Amino acid sequence: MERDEALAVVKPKLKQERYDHTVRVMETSIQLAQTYGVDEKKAEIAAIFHDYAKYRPIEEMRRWIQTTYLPKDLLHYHHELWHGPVGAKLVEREVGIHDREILESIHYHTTGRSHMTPLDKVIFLADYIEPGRKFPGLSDVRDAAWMDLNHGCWMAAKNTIQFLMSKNQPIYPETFNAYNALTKANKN
Ligand SMILES: Nc1ncnc2c1ncn2[C@@H]1O[C@H](COP(=O)(O)OP(=O)(O)O)[C@@H](O)[C@H]1O
Repeated sequence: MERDEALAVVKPKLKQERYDHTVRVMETSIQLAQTYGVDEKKAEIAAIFHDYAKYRPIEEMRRWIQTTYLPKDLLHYHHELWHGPVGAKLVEREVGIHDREILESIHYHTTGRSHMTPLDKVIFLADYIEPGRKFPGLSDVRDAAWMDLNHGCWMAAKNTIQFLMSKNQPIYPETFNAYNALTKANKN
């Protein structure tokens, strides 16, 4: 699917600010893909569709999780975490994208997972560092992102865990799995 066609599919599904974020994630993903030898076209498409389900009604997302093979443990965590997995399902069914690598990177873009693929890492990190983001500690993650893909993802996972813990929030375990796997991959 061409970029303009993909953006035209996604645009009516998102609010303007979320669409603008999507375009920035796309640009950042392509740059990361170029830097680390990841398929640029897959990065472009995955980034364009990563927030496809962001504005689906909560009850609809709950039904998709209940009635398909999506992980049921998601239901015990905040519904903010549902749009990735549900988005992967909907992008397959409604848009007709069947590439497993693209769908998995959409699925795991918020939480990460153990054994992330290079494409997973590009989308996860681009979503975290795109130029419109403002998180504590972000400038260090941005610096790392362009030096070492694993280290950048490790810092993003670590920051997310620390942020959620500082707010006494529950943490979906895939982010710990990502953190642990990336710790082993860290050369430092
Ligand atoms: N493992 C996790 N457990 C619980 N919440 C998480 C986890 N990972 C990320 N989050 C939170 O989920 C929310 C949604 O993240 P994200 O998809 O990046 O949304 P947005 O693009 O709106 O920031 C964020 O508030 C983030 O802190």
